[in-house]
Amino acid sequence: MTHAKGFASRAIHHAYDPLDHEGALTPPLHLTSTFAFETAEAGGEMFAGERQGHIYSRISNPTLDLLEQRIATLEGAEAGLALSSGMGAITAVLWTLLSPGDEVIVDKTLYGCTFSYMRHGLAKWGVTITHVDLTDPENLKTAISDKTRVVYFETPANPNMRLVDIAAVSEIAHGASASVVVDNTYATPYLTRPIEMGADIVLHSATKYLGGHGDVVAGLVVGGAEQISEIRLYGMKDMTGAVMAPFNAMLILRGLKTLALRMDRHCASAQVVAEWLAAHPAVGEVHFPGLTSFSQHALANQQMAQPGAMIAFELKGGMDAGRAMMNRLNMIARAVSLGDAETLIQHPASMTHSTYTPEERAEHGISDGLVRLSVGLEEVEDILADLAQSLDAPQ
Ligand SMILES: C/C=C(/N=C/c1c(COP(=O)(O)O)cnc(C)c1O)C(=O)O
Repeated sequence: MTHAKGFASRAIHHAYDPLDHEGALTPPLHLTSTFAFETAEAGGEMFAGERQGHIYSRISNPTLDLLEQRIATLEGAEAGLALSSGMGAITAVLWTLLSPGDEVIVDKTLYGCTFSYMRHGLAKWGVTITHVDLTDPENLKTAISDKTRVVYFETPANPNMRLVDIAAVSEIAHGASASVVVDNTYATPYLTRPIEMGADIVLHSATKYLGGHGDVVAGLVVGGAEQISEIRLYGMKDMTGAVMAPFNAMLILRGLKTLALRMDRHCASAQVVAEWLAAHPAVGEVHFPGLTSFSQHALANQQMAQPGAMIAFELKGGMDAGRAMMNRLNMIARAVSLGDAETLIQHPASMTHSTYTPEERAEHGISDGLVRLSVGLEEVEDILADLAQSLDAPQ
């Protein structure tokens, strides 16, 4: 549909014409695990890669195919791949790109299970994990070597909101023939498109904003067509088996239709909440890209269309005060994950980032008192009212 040019229009229409499917406006759900071959020879040609077509749903599926084309266009990439979870996406990519003896340079601060996979998974198989503070690209210049195959980071990073200059890091990485892999879960392609800034591979926990309704665990990868095919046939099909179910693809396709609408609402509310928290006497530092007090505010303005809807903050009373505040909330849910319609709050040190030792958390800028807030789609007045009563209650 050539008229679908804008981000929201492509999220709704790209790569699907109802008239090709008996007028069905909503794309069909292909709940099939396997596909019949016209002839035995045709089946053999498909296995040999000499003929296009679906063989088995652990390799490809028409419902997933549409989702992969949609996320690729939204990220400005050639191709996409749907997987069963964000960790499925991360592991399929890195098992494909890395071999024993290689080095991956990762930023300081990664989602807890990503950190654990790197340090206790890949490292066991002879890959060197080198943490570098990528907030200063000069550090990468010093650290990168001819053994560096991949430079990996999240921007903003979960949970402390660190940003990485995608263009600057990509230029340095490519100068050393390393690939740049960006986890774009926090920003989404609506706010940041890392491929357009030089990254090679972008991946998502689609569980979060892309699904947007807290009802599916899923992962997505985008990049060059050849590289995505290799990740599909090696990293996903064989090394992980981390396949997305067609029903989940349908849920993510539905989520994408309102991604633009939801991110506008999430971001508008988060700006109000962040400014409110920053002005509250019980609250210490607030980490939010949209605050002028945020150390990387200039980079946020340069790299993000809007500041996103994740906020990390400290209470002046430390972890105990943070836990007490969380326990007094009524509407805001004490729950991990993020990007849902519901506002969610959690304590990284004891929850999503408990995979780090206390020393590792200190080294990676995850304080014991840090609280993470995913600002949802409720009226912002209700979000503020819940926070106010939890913070203003007698300590
Ligand atoms: C409970 C899960 C949380 N996060 C997950 C996550 C994943 C992994 O994504 P799956 O959970 O495997 O879809 C990958 N990349 C990022 C930046 C993430 O935040 C959480 O933080 O609350």
